[in-house]
Amino acid sequence: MEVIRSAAEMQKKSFAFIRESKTIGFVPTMGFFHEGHVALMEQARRENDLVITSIFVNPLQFGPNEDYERYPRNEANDLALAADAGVDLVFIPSAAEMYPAKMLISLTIEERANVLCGRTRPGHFEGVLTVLAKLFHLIQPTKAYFGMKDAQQFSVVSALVDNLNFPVQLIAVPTVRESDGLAKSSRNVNLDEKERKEAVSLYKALQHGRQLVVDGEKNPAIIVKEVKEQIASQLNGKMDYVELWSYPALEPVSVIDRQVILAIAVQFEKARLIDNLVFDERGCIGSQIR
Ligand SMILES: Nc1ncnc2c1ncn2[C@@H]1O[C@H](COP(=O)(O)OP(=O)(O)OP(=O)(O)O)[C@@H](O)[C@H]1O
Ligand SMILES: CC(C)(CO)[C@@H](O)C(=O)[O-]
Ligand code: BAL
Repeated sequence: MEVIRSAAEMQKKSFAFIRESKTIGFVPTMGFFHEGHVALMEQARRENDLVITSIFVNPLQFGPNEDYERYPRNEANDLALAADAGVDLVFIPSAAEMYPAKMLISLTIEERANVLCGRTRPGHFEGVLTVLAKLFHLIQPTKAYFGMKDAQQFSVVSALVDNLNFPVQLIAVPTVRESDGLAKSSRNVNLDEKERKEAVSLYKALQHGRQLVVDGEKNPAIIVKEVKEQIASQLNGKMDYVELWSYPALEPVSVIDRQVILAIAVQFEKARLIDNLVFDERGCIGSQIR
């Protein structure tokens, strides 16, 4: 497995792969790998000639009071896990390599980023879009793999690819969970023992919300209220949001008559966790993501 740290070298390599008619599966990440990342890499391995993953904790997508400095990092372990998953090349640029001293260009998005994490993390999705536009240019992927744990990110990146005609196919991979249901996340290491026990209530509350729909409830306000009550009764972490929107457009719904996302964010002492379920008007888990 090769490691490249220079952007120019990465792009040269990608163009060489394209000239050889190789298909490239790309898994963009911020590192500190767990089974969620590995699931993306393994799917990319099955579906492409070459698999490239990037490790880059992108400063542009962190707000001034967020956890950029505290974000967990472990390059040696990441390289071992990537090699095991069959990755061919890992791109690990520095911030200086990715961004010139003065960035004159950035990307913005009108809709889809004004709700959920976009509302509580102003500038976050602009940072995600800008770094992905750069990474797509450097890596020239045939397919790019994203986890549904970050479902809003998938919706926003879909708009990027559609609106700006990036020649890449986006693949959504289901959320990988711990045995008790907690979504795997690099930030889980920043939970203390008590918080880790409480954190399972995010998924339990989402399941409760979905069950209400299965049982015939179609009023989003009632579902959100019940989910909020369940979360409040089970954890001390600060509830950031519980919201329900259409998916993938992320528009308001007055009655659940189409595919929706029920999503939760909770701020613990040192970690902000998110989770979601995407399901249709009968409560069936989403299969048609784009
Ligand atoms: N549990 C998971 N199941 C499937 N995909 C996941 C999971 N966790 C992360 N991913 C995906 O892996 C890719 C890289 O994510 P990232 O490196 O930010 O990891 P992360 O665990 O989401 O970290 P954090 O939530 O702490 O920011 C993203 O597409 C993300 O959606
Ligand atoms: C897609 C991404 C690698 C962009 O920095 C990041 O937002 C992530 O890890 O989900
Ligand atoms: N996977 C989400 C990236 C972030 O929280 O910045």
